[in-house]
Parts: sequence; structure tokens; C-alpha cells
Amino acid sequence: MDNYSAADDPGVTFCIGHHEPNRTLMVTPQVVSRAHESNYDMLTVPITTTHFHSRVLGLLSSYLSNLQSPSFDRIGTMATSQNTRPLTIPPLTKLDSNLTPNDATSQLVGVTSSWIDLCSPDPLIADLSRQVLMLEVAYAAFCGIGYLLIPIPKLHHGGMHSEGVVYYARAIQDALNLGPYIQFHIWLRMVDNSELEVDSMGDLAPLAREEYLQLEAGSLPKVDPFGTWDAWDLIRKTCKYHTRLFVALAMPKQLPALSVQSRWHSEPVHLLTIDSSSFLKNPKGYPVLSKAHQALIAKLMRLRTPPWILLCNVGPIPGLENAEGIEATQSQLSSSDYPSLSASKKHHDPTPHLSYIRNLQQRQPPRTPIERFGTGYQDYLQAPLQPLTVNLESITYEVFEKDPIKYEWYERAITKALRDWADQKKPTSHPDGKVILAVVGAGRGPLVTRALRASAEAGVEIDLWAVEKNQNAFVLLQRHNETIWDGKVTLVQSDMRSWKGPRVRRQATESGAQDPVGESLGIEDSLLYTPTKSTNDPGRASDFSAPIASGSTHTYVDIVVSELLGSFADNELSPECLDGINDLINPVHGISIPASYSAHLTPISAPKLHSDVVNQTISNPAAPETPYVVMLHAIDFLSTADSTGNTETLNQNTTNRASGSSGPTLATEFPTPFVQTAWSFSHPNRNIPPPSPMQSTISNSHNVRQTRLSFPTQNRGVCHGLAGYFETVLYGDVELSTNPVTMDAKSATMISWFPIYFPLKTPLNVPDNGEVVITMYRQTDDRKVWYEWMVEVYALERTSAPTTKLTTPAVTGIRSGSPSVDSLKGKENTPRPQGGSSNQTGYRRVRVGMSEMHSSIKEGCLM
Ligand SMILES: C[S@@+](CC[C@H](N)C(=O)[O-])C[C@H]1O[C@@H](n2cnc3c(N)ncnc32)[C@H](O)[C@@H]1O
Repeated sequence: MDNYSAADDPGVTFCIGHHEPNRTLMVTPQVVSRAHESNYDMLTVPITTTHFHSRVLGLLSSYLSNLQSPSFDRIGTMATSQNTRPLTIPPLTKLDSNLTPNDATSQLVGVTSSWIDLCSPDPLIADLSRQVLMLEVAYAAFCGIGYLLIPIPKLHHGGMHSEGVVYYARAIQDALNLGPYIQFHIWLRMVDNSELEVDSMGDLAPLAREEYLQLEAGSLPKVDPFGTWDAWDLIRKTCKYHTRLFVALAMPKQLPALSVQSRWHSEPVHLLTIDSSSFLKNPKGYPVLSKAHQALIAKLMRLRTPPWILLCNVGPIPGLENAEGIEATQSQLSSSDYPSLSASKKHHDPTPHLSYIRNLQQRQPPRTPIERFGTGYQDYLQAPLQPLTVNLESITYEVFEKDPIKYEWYERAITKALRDWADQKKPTSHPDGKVILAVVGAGRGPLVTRALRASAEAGVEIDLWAVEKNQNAFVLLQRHNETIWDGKVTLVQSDMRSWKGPRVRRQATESGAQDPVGESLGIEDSLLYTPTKSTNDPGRASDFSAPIASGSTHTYVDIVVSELLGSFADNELSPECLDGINDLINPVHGISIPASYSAHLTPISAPKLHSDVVNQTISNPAAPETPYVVMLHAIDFLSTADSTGNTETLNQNTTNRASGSSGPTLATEFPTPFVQTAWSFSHPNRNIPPPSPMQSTISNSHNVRQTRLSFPTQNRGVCHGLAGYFETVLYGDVELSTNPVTMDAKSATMISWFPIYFPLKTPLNVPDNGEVVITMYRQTDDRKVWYEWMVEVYALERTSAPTTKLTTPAVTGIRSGSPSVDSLKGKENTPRPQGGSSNQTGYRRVRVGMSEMHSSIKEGCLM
């Protein structure tokens, strides 16, 4: 772990900008450099002026005054050209914009007009708004603006809710084409709250003609936690997950439930806007953010692309705009809150909000080992390794070997197994009574070193064998045997499936040890090496070439140690490889470390991964049917164990997956996912069917698996795919886990494996209180192994008086006894596995979506 020490961590750098909604100042390079002097990294600039605004209002008002009230035409429609005779805004004039291309343009975020209403139900207003946006985007593109902030879509029009978002989305689609080098940031509130949508003077929204409005307010709740996310989902889907389309998220004073926060965390939030009104005052009257705000910022800043922060309405940039601005900001704070300011001008901080955020940057908690290790790999799709068919490079082994936990845990497991062996006085397969231990798939040998240490620790003598098929790694094994292991290891360069097993002296065998494979089998097809060196004769340590002398015979392995696991446990063909040595394991007392491993699943929303898979599909049609290894970050778990998300309650006994610590903390952690076991494998496998005399090849059908698992979903969202994890029992209570629910308890800070991601070609929308059902197979044709997966989405429809809460939908197929299910037990407001059908609980499942059956057969793992 030396390379990943916290001391070398450069930490997170915040990029902070200044946003003044009514900036009238011409933003010149001098202005930008003053902003830099004040410690801002960038600032916003409106694309057009109030002159342009007045011009459009004037145009509209004279147009409306000459227009008859809209009426239904003969067909019965109103939104026809007859009612929306085109009103064209003439091109911009020099008074319409203060923006001029210059050297500082690249450090500006352009802001388009907030007084338009692209969502208006009145086609005239919607079209006029669209024209304003297009003129602004075109001029911004001309000036070389790289980032645009597009004001919040208006979701409420009288009794109508979110009806016009699709017009907004369509306009953004055009804008993306008009500004081909611009990154567009859609400004969104975290939740939809109709009371916050207040029209300002000069806004176009109130000018929508009554005929197009539904005036009655309706009975919708005022606050919809996922309402603005819904709007965003529609916009980005209309724009086909465009790679230049991002979210600018407005942080409110009162943060919403953690489930809403975690949803936004999964979206491409590239700007975070914080208004002065979202700050609290500390006892000295200085602006500060609540602990919950700090926690959310800390999480967002750990994303692959941390958002830039825009401070809004925090007063002018010092020295640039008149001093009234400063006074205006300070006057919001009562004078008694500012004792030091009134006492001495010396301590006056002209940018207290900025100072606070800069200070917050300094106080960011150090990144965890896995975060440091995974820098640059967050949400990055990687093809899984195929160590069976491809020889790994030394650097790949080197990366494995940096794991601070894995090898330590293997050593513990081997030590325990050896101690138990001795304590239980089990006979060994070696005539001298040594425990025969084989590390199969030894790589560069770290587990061999650990096995030797474990033997010393346990005080149990071993006869150590190391089998590796990678001829390049084998060179290092030979060198290590000479230089580190004192020649104590017998090295076998072979695929473990064709290894005939360890050899011991014949006379010793005759006195008791069994010969599992028979004297008739030779060793020609595997190169067998044995050290001829005696421990006190270092001069002969390099003599590894002499094949073992006749007079020896095969025997069993007592303990097999392997690490052939992939991100989904069995995806690097550990079962198939270990089957190949199954018969070599002592049939009575033999042990495999690992003893078992299991694959685990949960449905996720992963917009970034989806967009990346879509892009890869252009060059690789198999991309959407390929499982990927990914360090998952910008994702949201659709099925969670705790959906309450109260930010101010204590979150006891909940796994803290960001910091790796558990115990009572302020509830700032995102809800714990509901992860279920898909299947498992155990070794040695006493149930492998004998080869059929009818077949020339050995059947692998016993390694086929299938599962069907139901996941209750609390909040609506989009399922882009499945996150896969694994758990393994090495020996006894020594376990490794990448499952976010159990990883901290079983193997915190392990870095060797990232999760696996099974994408869906077409994302599926999931309703509130619904169910996602996953059907998955591990398939084989005896030559390769692949996965097939399919997702169904169900809405739960009430059929009778419910006998359970709506947050407790009936689920089918959950395997009780799985670690994740167990972890749910005893929690409030968590989905509980129910036997029986949904009908019994007052709900009927209605299928509302279904993916195709995906298959990774083209990218299958060759056996
Ligand atoms: C994931 S690496 C682990 C290496 C090492 N044991 C460690 O923990 O660092 C798996 C190793 O198993 C080897 N391997 C995979 N399948 C094998 C097989 N059928 N026979 C022999 N070696 C195999 C690979 O070449 C690779 O070196």
C-alpha cells in the first residue's frame, strides 16, 4: 500500500465561481483577473442584456395586442399555426449583449435568460422562448463560451404539472446541435416545490394566454421529492444521454431525504449552485453550511468529475462592483451577528461565503485507500480479466499484491486451517506427516509466501507446492524459490487441470499414503521441479531443473489454496479450474481455501455507465451485452434497505460505505442497498457427476446456475443495469467481500476487486413502490462460460385493503438466509421477504416493463 499512502494524497481541489443573477458589468479579462485575485476560479456572465429582454417584451406585447384570442379551429385543435402565427425575434444587436469574445471567455460560464418559459403551454410563449434560447446559444457559441447554464424549467402552469418539459427538452436538443462545443448545464432544484416557482417581473410565463391554461390548481402535493429528477430524466432521454448535457444542481437550505440526494449523486452534476440563503450563520455571524450540506458536498467532490461550485447572490467581487453590494449582503446579517466586523474593519472579510467554501476544501476528509487506489477508475468500464486464457503481465500482479487485506486474510485462513488440522489430529497425505499444501494459480507467489508464514505461525510443517500456468510468472516463481523461499517449494508449471498431483517417495507411500491417480500415469505433460537444495546449502538453490527421480508416487493435496475469483466470484472460471484438481484433494479431510464463494446482485441506476456503453456500441455491437468491471461511484441503488433518509436522525448500525467506519454517526450516508445472493460454489465439490462414457469431453453442466430475484423499489427511477459483487468464505470465519452491505464487516479496505456491471440495452423506468425482478443464468457449452440476464419491472396495484404498508411490497424469490436478507431483518421501514404471492398482501403485480434477455455469449470466458 506504499503507493497509496494518505500523506501523498493531494486532496480535492474545489473550483469555485461567482454568480450574480443581475450582472450588468461587461466581463472583460480585467474583471476575470479581479475575480481570480479574490480567489474565485471563474464567474458567470449573462448572454443578453435587459435591453434585449425589453425588446422581446415590447415585440410580444405589440404582437398580442393585434392578435385575436385563440379559438378552436374546425378540427377542434387550438395549437395550430392560425393561433401561433410566427413571431420572429430579429437578430441580436450590439445593445442586446455585453459579451465580446476575448482571452477570458474560456473562464466564463454563460447564463441564458431566466425570464423565458420553454415549458409554456401557450405555443406562442414556448416558441418565443425557444427563439430567445437559440439566439443566445448561437451568440455564446460564436463568442467561444464553453459552458452554458440554462435556467430551471418551469414545471407548474396553473393546474398543469410538468406538461411542457418535453418542449424544453426538444429545445435543448436543438441547442446541443447549435453549440457543438458547448457543455450545457440544466439548472435544477433538488426537489419539485410548486411554492418555489415564483414569477418575476418581466417573465414570459404569466403572459401565457388563459385559453391554454388549466387554471384549477388540482390536488397534487406541493412537494414532489423526485419531480425535478423526473424532468431531468425526460430531458436527458430526449437528448439521448448526450455527453455534453449535465446538471447544475441548486442546493437548498433544507436538504431533501438522503434517497433524493443519492439520486442526484448518480447524475452528471457538473455545477453545484449554492445561494447565500442556503448558508446558516455561526455564533460569530459568519456564513457556514450545515453538517448535512458538508457531507453532500464531500460526496459529490469524490466523484470522477467533481462539480464546480457557483456561489450565488453572495455580494459583488471585491473592487469590481459598487460598495453598495457589499453592504447589501452584510445587511442580511444582523449587526449583532458581526461583532468582529463592527469592532474592527481590519478583520473585514469581503467574501465570507467564498472563504468558508475554501476552508471546507481544506477540511475534506482524506480519501480512503480504495479511493486513492481507484483514482481515475471511478465509473470507468473495463473488460474483465481472463487469466485462464490470457497470461497476465507482471504489473497486473503487482497491482493485486498491493492489497492490504487479501493476503493478510489468506494467511489467517491458512494458519487457522493448519492449526485445526493439527488440533484435530487429522492424518495427512504425506508419509512424513507434513500437511501437503498446494497454491494453485500462484502468480508471482504472494500466497506461497503467506503459506510459509502461516506454517511457521501455526507450527505445522507443510510440504508446499505451487502450480502456475503462466510461463512468464513462472520465471519469477523460480527466482523467489531461490531467493526468498529457501527452495522449500516444489514448483509445477502446468495448467492445474492437467496436473497429476504432488509426488512423494515411493517407499513412504507404500507405508500408508494413497495414490489417487495410479502409478501408471507419468508426469510428461507437466514440468515438475523439485529443489535439490538442502536448507544449509545455499550454493545449490538454483538447481530447479532436475525432474523428480523415479521411486516416487502421486499423493493427495491436503489443503488447496487458490485465488481465481473475479468481480462476480465465478466469472474468471474458478469453478472450472478447481474442478480440474478436485480429484487431487484428500477425499476425507481435504480443504479448499476458499471453501466457497457466492455472487450477489442489485439493480442500479447508472446514467454515466449507460451513456458510455451506448457510445461503445457504435464500434462494438456486443458492448451492451458485456459485463464490465467498474469502480461504481455515480450510481443509485434502486432497491434499498432504508428509504426513510431522514437527514437529522442517527443512523445506527448502518454500514458506512463511504468512510469504512461503522457505528453511530449523523445520518448522512446514502441508503444501504438491498443486495441478494444469486448463487454459490463450494470446494472441494463432492457432487461432480462422473464423466459420461457417451461423451468425449467432460460436461460442465454442474456449473450452470440460474436465479430469479425480486427487489422492492421504494422510489421511481431508471434501471440501467445490475451491480454485481461477491463474497467468499476462505476458511471458517475468515471471509472476503465486495458486497457493499457486508464488505466493511468482512474485509474493509480490500482493494483487489471492483464490482461488476451488467448493462441493459434499453433502460427501464421503475415506479414508486414497485418491484424489479432479475432473472440470470450462468451458462456453459463445455467450451466457454457466459451470463444471460433479463430484468422485469412491476408496479404494485392495490387489490384490497392492504395488510402491509405500501413500503413493504410482497417480493418473490428472495433467498432467506442470504447475508443481505439477514441484514434487513429488524430494520424499520425496510422491505421484508414475504413468502407467497402479492395478492395475499393486498397488492397485485402488474408488469410495466421488461428488458430483452441479454447474453454475453460473444464475450464468453473460454474454458
Ligand atoms: C488472480 S491471479 C492470482 C495470483 C496470485 N495467487 C495472487 O493472489 O496474487 C490467478 C492466477 O492463476 C493462474 N491461473 C488461472 N487459471 C489457471 C489454471 N487453470 N492453471 C494454473 N494457473 C492458473 C493465472 O495465470 C494467475 O497467475
